[in-house]
Amino acid sequence: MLTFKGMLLILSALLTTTPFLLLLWLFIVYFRDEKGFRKYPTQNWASGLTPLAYGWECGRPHRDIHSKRLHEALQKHSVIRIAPNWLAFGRSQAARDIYGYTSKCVKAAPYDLLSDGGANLNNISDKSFHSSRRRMVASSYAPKNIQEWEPKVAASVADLMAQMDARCTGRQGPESFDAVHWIFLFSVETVIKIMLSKDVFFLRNGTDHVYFEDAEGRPQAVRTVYNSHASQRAAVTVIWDIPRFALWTRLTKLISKRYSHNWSAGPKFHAAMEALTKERMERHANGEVLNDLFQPMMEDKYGEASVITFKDRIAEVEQAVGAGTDGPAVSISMTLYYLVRNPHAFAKLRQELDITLSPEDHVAPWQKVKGLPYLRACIDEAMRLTPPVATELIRRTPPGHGVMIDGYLVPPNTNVSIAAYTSHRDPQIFPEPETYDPDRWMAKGSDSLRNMLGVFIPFSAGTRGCIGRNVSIMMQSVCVATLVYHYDFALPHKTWEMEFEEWFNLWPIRLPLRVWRRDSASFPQTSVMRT
Ligand code: HEM
Repeated sequence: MLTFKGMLLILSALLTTTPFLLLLWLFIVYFRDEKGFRKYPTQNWASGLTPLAYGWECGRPHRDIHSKRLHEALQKHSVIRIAPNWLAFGRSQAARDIYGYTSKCVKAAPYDLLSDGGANLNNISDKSFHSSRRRMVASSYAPKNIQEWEPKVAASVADLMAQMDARCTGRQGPESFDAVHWIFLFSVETVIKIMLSKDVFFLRNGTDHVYFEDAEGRPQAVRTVYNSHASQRAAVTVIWDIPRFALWTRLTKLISKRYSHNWSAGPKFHAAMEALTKERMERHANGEVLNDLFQPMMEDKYGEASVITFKDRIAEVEQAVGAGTDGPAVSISMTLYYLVRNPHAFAKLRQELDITLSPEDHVAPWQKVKGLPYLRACIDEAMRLTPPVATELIRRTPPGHGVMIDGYLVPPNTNVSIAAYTSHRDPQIFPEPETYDPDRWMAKGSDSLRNMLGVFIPFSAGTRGCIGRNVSIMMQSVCVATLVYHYDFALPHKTWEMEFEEWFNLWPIRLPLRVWRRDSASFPQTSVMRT
């Protein structure tokens, strides 16, 4: 019969030997080196032992974002092992090989973990399931539909302008307009309108609260962007260690108040998205015919009910309102930032807009601005330098045979990636890569432009490229054109630098600006005469 003392002895022996045995096991795997990866330099001393080494790099406090740090390391080595079974590439050719249409690579296991809460376009890794879901919704994202969403975008741009007008201080006043805060509200409110035909009035209220009743009928107020971001902060450090993800979640919740707070944000965001999804479905059931991105998830164009679960519908809404909001918000904020820092580019864009718009265009019409080359160049150049999804998007080589990536034969079932941050800084393709130079995009039809487009991956690429790209370009173009046409801006001081936070996505922290309405005498004479 085992005594209490005996049990304590066994327990303490287990507690002391388990970490040792685990470490021993990791070292055995490391030295057995089945795939021959020990020849590659590692990101840090633990990268060859555990995928948590990459999570650590994503989560540890540092003056520079993790994509920049890895990019700098990749200047010295063209491949770096960032986890036991994960190679990060440093030359832009890898972008075509990993993400291009002909690539055999598929989304890797962390996506499957995410799909546990509901399968959406982004987290489905199975090819045929993904194709059928993409077919279900593709038509609503198609370029021909973009015009349909314009009034929703224009209404939000007008509300953004109202908030800017209320904060106009002139050249000498204080920086009273935090563009990051307001542009995030613009982006999330617009995406919710386009996705669900619902106006959440974030811009008018000045906050990202969604109000709804929970299952017990209690009123709830949940912050959308805040909770979506907090849940990213928790997950990105531990999601890479798939078999022990649940264990790390529990442990981090237990030992850290910050983690515990961030883990609780995911369910809050989910509850808000569930409430919005339910409300949208009820409106459909009550016979309202709504034109939005959600409609194909209710019925197809022949009126046949769509085959998709409630859980998956919520997951699709979460993808659009979470990640789909960050992209346009970051891109618009960064375009504005680079333009204000580069008066020459600002003036050149203003000139292009002056030829196209007139002062009575309170909000720039999409029809007028969609073909403007310099506007698009300014936006693309901002996404090149600061891609909203800057990081390593993890893919897996197929089972059975290896794949050539940038001249390296990579064994089957290996995780591979190249960050947009790195691909967009290849000096062979983008001379002076750290310079904001929209003109580099203006050489239409040239080989250099073709080469740039081949490795320009802010929206990823191939069959898993962003489906919201067209919607987003419209939001970005209309918003940037309107702001640059009607307002002038100044940074706190000439050398003011943007600071960032990066987890899965990359977010500028704040952009405090002085804002004032453009002097009416500065509008071109012909436009003024038209008013
Ligand atoms: C500047 C704006 C945007 C950027 C930079 C961006 C970026 C991306 C990237 C990099 C991916 C691939 C993610 C991965 O492989 O893990 C992606 C996928 C996706 N994005 Fe976007 N996105 C933007 C706007 C939007 C918007 C506005 C929506 C929806 C309203 C959206 C919906 C989606 C969806 C559903 C996917 C998954 C596509 C698939 O796998 O079939 N995105 N996006």
